[in-house]
Amino acid sequence: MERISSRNAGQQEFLQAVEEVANDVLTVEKANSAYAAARVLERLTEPDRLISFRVDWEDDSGALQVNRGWRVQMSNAIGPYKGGIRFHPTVSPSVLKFLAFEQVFKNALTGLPLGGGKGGADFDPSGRSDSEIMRFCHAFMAELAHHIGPDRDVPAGDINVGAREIGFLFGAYKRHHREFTGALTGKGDSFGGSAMRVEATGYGLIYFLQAMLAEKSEDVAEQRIAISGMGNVALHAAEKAIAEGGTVVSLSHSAGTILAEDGLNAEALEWIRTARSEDRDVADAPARLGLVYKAGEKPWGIEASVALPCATQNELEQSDAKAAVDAGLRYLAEGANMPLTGSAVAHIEQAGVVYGPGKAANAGGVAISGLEMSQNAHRQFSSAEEVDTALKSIMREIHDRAADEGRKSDRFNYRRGANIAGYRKVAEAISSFGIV
Ligand SMILES: NC(=O)C1=CN([C@@H]2O[C@H](COP(=O)(O)OP(=O)(O)OC[C@H]3O[C@@H](n4cnc5c(N)ncnc54)[C@H](O)[C@@H]3O)[C@@H](O)[C@H]2O)C=CC1
Ligand SMILES: O=C(O)CCC(=O)C(=O)O
Repeated sequence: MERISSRNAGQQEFLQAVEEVANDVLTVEKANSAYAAARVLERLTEPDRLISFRVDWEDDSGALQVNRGWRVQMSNAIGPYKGGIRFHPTVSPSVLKFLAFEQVFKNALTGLPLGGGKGGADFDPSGRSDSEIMRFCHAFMAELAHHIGPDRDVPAGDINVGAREIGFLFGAYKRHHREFTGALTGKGDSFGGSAMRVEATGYGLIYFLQAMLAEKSEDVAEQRIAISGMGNVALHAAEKAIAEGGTVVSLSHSAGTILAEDGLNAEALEWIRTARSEDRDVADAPARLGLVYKAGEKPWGIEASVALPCATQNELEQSDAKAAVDAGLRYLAEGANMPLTGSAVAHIEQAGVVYGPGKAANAGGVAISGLEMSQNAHRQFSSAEEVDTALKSIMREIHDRAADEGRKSDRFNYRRGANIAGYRKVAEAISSFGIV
């Protein structure tokens, strides 16, 4: 870690992600002479390549704007680089390297042939018109298109990159390469997208939660569930949890939390979804729907047995973990990537909360992206029912892989199990290649 820290000085998010994995897998690496000789973990902390580029675009007033774009191609040991694109002012090499590093293990856990990568730009889309978003996406892809392709690197969406942005990005990719290939996932269903990709991360999170609960003979319908975030993952997790009879008591955004003491119903969820899609303020969430908006607050103090952080990295700190445990928390599954700080993870684990780490619990999205790649390669389309059945079975398999490996420790835990199961698959491949 000392060597890795000095080589990546100041990259706090990346070092946090590496340390969390290293604590669990180093003993496995040391115990296997082939993995140790191949120095697998150390090599996985050095991206195959980090591509950085300038994005010039014109805003609606005709002024030139300049942003930075990146793609981190972390490892293609078991398949093409795969992972989303994020547009947010906080995007940096550290954030993208942590996300790409996590993605390597997550993608291996799905059982599909997917390597790991992540990309994005420090572009802030809030308040930008559709035309500005289109011009930015086209300018971003003018550079990225040189580096991606269906067998090379297949990006998808992430924070602030949804169906609209993927459409713009795919249009630019297709024009650049003069061919129609599935070099992006999360596409619209009229141009090669998979059914259920939009829902997959949130629904998959609830399927993973169901598997965690089943281990203790419990059910979603008995749970009060606090969710953070109000985007793709959070809204679909809420929708599926409600459909399974759970009581969803919150959603949030960076400015505050919507509380629903008696549980969100379908009408309240629809109100929130519509307000978000129309860019309306959710602070005036109507009391007639049982909603109360708390400016500046996070959802973790409300009485809940399950927490599903679905917003962003390090959103749940040690003080939040303490508040959640004091309010009755017994299960936590991560919809977002690394939403807990290291000390928050330590607190909930010490308190005996069953903890489902993101690289297992939120892998449903990338898994269905993997199925979208297969559908594109075969020029086929699977129905929503077929994809949902596949998603359920993949989430069950991910759960079982993490649980089986986690049971080998003195104290059962999914975090260790997920890290080791993902690592083993990638290590096996890397140690077969020789020094390349
Ligand atoms: N979209 C996908 O398929 C997948 C997404 N993820 C992760 O899930 C998380 C959410 O992603 P999406 O829902 O796709 O993005 P999104 O852009 O649809 O939604 C992000 C949500 O997080 C909220 N948010 C952002 N920063 C926040 C902060 N500092 N505090 C509180 N709320 C904040 C935003 O208000 C928004 O509601 C991210 O960590 C992403 O990496 C993980 C796996 C797949
Ligand atoms: O579907 C994909 O490739 C993106 C998934 C992703 O970015 C993630 O799992 O965090």
